[in-house]
Amino acid sequence: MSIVIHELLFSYPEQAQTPVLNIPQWSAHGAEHVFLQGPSGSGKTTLINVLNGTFPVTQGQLEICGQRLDKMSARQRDKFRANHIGCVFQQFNLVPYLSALENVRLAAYFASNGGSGQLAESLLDDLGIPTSLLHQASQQLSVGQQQRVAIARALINRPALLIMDEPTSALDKKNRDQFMTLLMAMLAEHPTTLIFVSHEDDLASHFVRHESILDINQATEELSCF
Ligand SMILES: Nc1ncnc2c1ncn2[C@@H]1O[C@H](COP(=O)(O)OP(=O)(O)OP(=O)(O)O)[C@@H](O)[C@H]1O
Repeated sequence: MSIVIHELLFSYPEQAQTPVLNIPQWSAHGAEHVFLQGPSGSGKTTLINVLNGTFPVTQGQLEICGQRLDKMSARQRDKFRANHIGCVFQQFNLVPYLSALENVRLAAYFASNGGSGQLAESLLDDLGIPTSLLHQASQQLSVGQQQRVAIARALINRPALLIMDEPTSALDKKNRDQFMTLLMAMLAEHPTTLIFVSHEDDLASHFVRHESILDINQATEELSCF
C-alpha cells in the first residue's frame, strides 16, 4: 500500500476543537490513480497538505510507502517529501528567476537520491520543452510550459506518490487534454500512486478510481446535506 490512513484527525491550531479532517479508514496502493473531488471547503487542500507532510497529523495514523508520517518531526517530513513525494499545485510554485532546468535540478538537489542533471534535461525534453527554452527564466515561459516544468520537477526524483491539486485550472481545453495525455503516458512508464484533485468533471474519464472527499472525510457531514 502506498497510502494507509487509520482514524486520522486533523485540526488547524486556531480551531483545535473542530477537526477539518476525520478519516476513519482510507488507502491507495501501488500504481493507483485516484481522482478526488468535493465541494469548496470539504478539506481537499487540507488533506493534500497532510498527505505531503506539510501539516502534521493531529491524531491517528498516516502511513506512506511503509513510513509513519504521524511519527515524524517536521524536519523528517520535509526530508521524506523531498525524497518520495512529487507535488504539482495550481500556481506551479516555480522559482521565477531560475531557469526551467534549474527549477528541476533544484528538486533533485534537495533529495538524497535525486535525479541527475541529464535526467532533468531528458524529462523536460519528454515533456515537450524545447532545448532553446531550458535556460530561460521560468517566469518568461507560457503557462502551459511552466506547468510542464512543474511536472518535470515533481517527477525528477521518481516519487512513489504524486499529488496534484487543480493542476489544469490555468489551462484552456486543448492544453488540458494534451496535459492529461502526456501525464498518463509519463505515468505508464514510471508507475506512481497519483492523487489528482480537480473540480473539472470531464477529467474523471482518465481515471479508474473516483473518490468524493465527502465519502472519505466524516468532518464534512454538514456539507454533504447540500
Ligand atoms: N489556515 C486555516 N486555518 C483555519 N481553518 C482553515 C485554514 N485553511 C482552511 N481552513 C478550513 O478548513 C476547511 C477545509 O478547507 P480546504 O481549503 O481544505 O477545503 P477545499 O476542499 O480545498 O476547498 P476549495 O475547493 O475551496 O479549495 C474549511 O472549512 C476552511 O475554512
